[in-house]
Amino acid sequence: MTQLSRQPCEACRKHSPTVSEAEIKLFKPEVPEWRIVKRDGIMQLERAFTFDDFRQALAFTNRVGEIAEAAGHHPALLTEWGRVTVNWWTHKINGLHRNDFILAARTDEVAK
Ligand SMILES: C[C@H](O)[C@H](O)[C@H]1CNC2=NC(N)=NC(=O)C2=N1
Repeated sequence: MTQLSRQPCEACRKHSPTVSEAEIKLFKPEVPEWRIVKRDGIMQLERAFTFDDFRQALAFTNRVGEIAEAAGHHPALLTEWGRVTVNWWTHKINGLHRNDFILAARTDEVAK
C-alpha cells in the first residue's frame, strides 16, 4: 500500500460506510500514536501533540488547518499552552472513514 498520507481523500457521502475492522487493521499501524476513541457516541482518531510553548502549539494548529482546508476535511482542534489535541472523524457519517486515517497521517507529517 502506498504511504497512507500520500493517498488521495475520496469523496465521502452521507451514506458512505464507516471503516471496516479489516480497514482499521490495515490503516491503524500507519498511525500508531493515534488512539481510536468514542466521543459523544462517535468513533474518532485522537492524538495529543506537545510543544515548548503556546506559540509553537498555535503554529502547529495552523499547519493542521492548512492541510484540512486543502483536503476539504476538518478536525476538532484543542489548542492549549504546550499541547494540541487533534480529533479526526467524518461528520457526514458520524464515524471513521479512510479519509480520517489519511488526514491523521498527514497531521503527523506537519508535526515534525
Ligand atoms: C460542505 C463541506 O465540504 C462538508 O461539510 C465537509 C467539510 N469538512 C468536513 N470535515 C469532516 N471531518 N467531516 C465532514 O463530513 C466534512 N464535510
